[in-house]
Amino acid sequence: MKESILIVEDEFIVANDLRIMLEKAGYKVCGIAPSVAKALDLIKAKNPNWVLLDIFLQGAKTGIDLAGQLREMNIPFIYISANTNQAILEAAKATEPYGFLVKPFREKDLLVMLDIAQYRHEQGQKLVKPQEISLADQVGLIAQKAEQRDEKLKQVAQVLQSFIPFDCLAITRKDQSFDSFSLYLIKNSLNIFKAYPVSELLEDTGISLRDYRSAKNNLNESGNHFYNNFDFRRLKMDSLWIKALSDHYQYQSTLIFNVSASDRYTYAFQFFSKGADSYNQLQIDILNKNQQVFAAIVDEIVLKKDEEVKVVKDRRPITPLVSGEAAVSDFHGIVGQSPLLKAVFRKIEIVAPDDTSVLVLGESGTGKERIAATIHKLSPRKNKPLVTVNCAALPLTLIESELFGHEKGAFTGATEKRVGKFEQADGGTIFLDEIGELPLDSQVKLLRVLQEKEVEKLGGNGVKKINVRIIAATNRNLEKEVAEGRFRLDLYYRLNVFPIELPTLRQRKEDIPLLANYFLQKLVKKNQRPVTGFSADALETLMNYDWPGNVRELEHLIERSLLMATGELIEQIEIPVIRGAVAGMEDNNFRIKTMEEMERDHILAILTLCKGKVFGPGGAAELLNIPSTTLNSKIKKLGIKYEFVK
Ligand SMILES: Nc1ncnc2c1ncn2[C@@H]1O[C@H](COP(=O)(O)OP(=O)(O)OP(=O)(O)O)[C@@H](O)[C@H]1O
Repeated sequence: MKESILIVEDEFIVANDLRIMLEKAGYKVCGIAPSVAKALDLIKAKNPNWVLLDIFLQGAKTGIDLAGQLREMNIPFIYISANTNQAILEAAKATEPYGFLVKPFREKDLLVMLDIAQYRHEQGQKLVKPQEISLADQVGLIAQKAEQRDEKLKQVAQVLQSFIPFDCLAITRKDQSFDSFSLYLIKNSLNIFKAYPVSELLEDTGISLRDYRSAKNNLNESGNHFYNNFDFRRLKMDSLWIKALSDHYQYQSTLIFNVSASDRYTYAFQFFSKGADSYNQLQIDILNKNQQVFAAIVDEIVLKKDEEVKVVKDRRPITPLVSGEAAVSDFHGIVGQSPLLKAVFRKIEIVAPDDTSVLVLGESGTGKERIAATIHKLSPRKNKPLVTVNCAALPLTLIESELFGHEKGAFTGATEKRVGKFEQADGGTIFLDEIGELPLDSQVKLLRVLQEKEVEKLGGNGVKKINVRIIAATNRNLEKEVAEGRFRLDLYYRLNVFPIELPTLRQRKEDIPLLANYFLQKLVKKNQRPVTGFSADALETLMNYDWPGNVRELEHLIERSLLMATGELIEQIEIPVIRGAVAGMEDNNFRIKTMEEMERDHILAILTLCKGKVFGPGGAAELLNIPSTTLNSKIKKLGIKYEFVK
């Protein structure tokens, strides 16, 4: 007999179908509860091994409320819900479920999801949970940094993004005077937040001070509220300011959350999103549970004046290199000492010795491939191959033959037998880079390989057992991909057993001097150049830049700066400015473009700038900070032809 399962579901027909499917597969269903209260009674009486949990139930409490209690009782659970709205997914994800099944589902989906959940649960029991850096810790670390207030608030916005979706965050002190604090953190097309005082936005949107003040009175309503769809459109009719701002930046929903600070004022945190339906009551509940973190943002960052921030300006050049000096210290090839990166090192140490699947998440150029290599190096599989597959660069028609291999004559053009990547990696590790780019059809096949641990060659008759550890990486928001139907939820849960989230370089600017020196040492050795370090001005330039391309961009910039250096120190850093090419949020002739159009236009602009050069120094791939193979596949996918590049 398999384990016992409690079904928490208020629709009787769905619950009954579930019961039949589970019992047929050998599970014991120990009860059906339509509400949280009834579920708690049944848990006490029957002590289930698993709970299948719907989100919206009878009564005021939701499945997400019950999830918190299940975690405390250490009972694993899987959501079953009709909703894959991203906001709900994010609220549900915060409760760390073992899976998420979307209604309507097939019997097979349910059983696969239960298998995946069991695998995740077993792996989770084996691994000591790494100490996550909590939201409160992250805010605390940012508050302590010797940086300007606006810079810290930009970093706070970055951190809050994994907590609640938004494209703009306004922090406003609720009083009547215009001089009170109000700052807008607006995300641009490169996913980087910029801080704007209201005065600047008034100019951009053509709104008068008077209209802005009257709109602020709207904000003065008490309580926390969210406005989606029609409610948001009505809010816009009531407030010229909200209308002007939202029309300018295409915001379509908002959530207002109030916090009392130590100066006795209330501060409104107003989130805006380009999605029409981004906010819900669950998020307000979660925000309420984190009142103290938001109060700390105000007390420890907003209310600290910049004069109080001690910025030590040392005019001497930094750590000049002495020939033969030991290399910058690192963690198995990963350079950096910021608390956020140290948390990543801890996770690597925990997971490397095991066979657990790892999902490395982070923007392009943050070092995901390097992390994968380090995990392999520290694992018992280190003497076996590490095979890297860039899923974005695989030609659509050849994906399966590349991954699983083919027999001679399996299809037209298959003149030789091919050993697939999985077979090549047998005994070792396979690194599936840019997994978010894998087409849905191939996702199904990949899931089967992960479940069955065997591959079937195209044109072959028979399967081969394989023993491969999976590390996958993506710079996409996979939950969003799932919510929008581009990524399979079951595969997401199978891969997301042990996620490692890499911080962006702008979140850990304290690592910039170390990294800059590390790259300089490497290049000086290679090129035999007599350059010994950076001038203080050059270092300041590096520290003040936002690094949309992260560590890869820094590496390339140091390489270019070294080429241009004439003396002993790198005195000048030329930060790239691509005029007109960065998808024009500031552009007055702004029109709504799809993401694909934006991507196409941006790539075209860069290709034009590089005179059509894709590979190598000064090529488009370098400027865009993505591997040239990825750029090439995007060029093909977006139908960019050479003639378009003028
Ligand atoms: N912490 C680090 N220490 C030293 N080098 C690093 C570090 N992080 C990244 N790098 C270097 O920066 C470059 C980009 O890193 P990597 O290719 O691992 O990024 P990525 O996140 O996989 O990028 P993409 O998503 O575009 O594939 C590489 O040359 C890598 O060696």
